[in-house]
Amino acid sequence: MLLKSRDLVLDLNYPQIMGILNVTPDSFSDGGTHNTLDAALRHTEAMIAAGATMIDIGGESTRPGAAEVSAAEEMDRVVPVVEAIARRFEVWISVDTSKAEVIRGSAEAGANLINDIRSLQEPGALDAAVQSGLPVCLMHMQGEPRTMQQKPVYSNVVEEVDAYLAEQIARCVGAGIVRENLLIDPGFGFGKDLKHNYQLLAHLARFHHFGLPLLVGMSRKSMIGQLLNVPPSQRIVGSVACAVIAAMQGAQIIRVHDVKETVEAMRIVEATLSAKG
Ligand SMILES: Nc1nc2[nH]c(SCC(=O)O)nc2c(=O)[nH]1
Repeated sequence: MLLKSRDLVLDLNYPQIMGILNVTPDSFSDGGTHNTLDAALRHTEAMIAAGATMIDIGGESTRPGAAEVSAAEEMDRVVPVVEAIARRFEVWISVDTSKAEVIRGSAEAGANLINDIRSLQEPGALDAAVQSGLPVCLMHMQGEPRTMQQKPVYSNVVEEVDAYLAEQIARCVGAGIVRENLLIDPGFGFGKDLKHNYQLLAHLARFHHFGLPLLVGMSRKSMIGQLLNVPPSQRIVGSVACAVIAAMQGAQIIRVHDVKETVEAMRIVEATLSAKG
């Protein structure tokens, strides 16, 4: 399976690592240390050197309780970074946004992928995505970041996430997005409790029936913290374990903070999967 965007091609027969670049002042894991352009470029360079083939730029923290960000503010944080990375590096630039203006501005600035945790539900977002012609990652979330973790309830989380993704795929194809340009993501931690997250991880291979690239993001999340009782900076081993479990089930893109460690683990996964014949 290959994914194309502009002049870049991603070989999804091997797990690809998407490095997280938070450009928010309150980002939970790196404490907003990358909120200057130079720092963002240095971090990007380091993640590429460590083996990341995609960089996910996020200008709005989605931590429960995080402050709302205006479109103008998110544009100011994200678009200059997209431009600077597009000019300097040959890497897939993913933008983690829900806002139509940021989708448009990022596409104009050279982004390769739209990564929207709200699956293009915000006003104008679907239209902006269609017009950009860029690949789009659709992700399941129950509720909104502000309230999603208060009381997540499902009769069957795997079935309900699957049905939601089917709905969103149909909605995007109906609006004119080429189906081959869609990626799907079960949305770990977005309106899920510990049990829900591990049910999704245990049954992850089930989502391959869509025939679309599967992107997962578990890096340093509370599904690890609640088991190990450690702060985000001490969740690398747990994050790598989650990445290995996902990649062994065929997840094609793994969104992580700790690129070097995860890339090394993917080498072990690749050796094992290719030995399956
Ligand atoms: N596609 C996708 N995008 C994301 N953006 C975030 S932000 C929260 C955090 O990194 O803890 N998580 C995800 C994820 O799981 N999937």
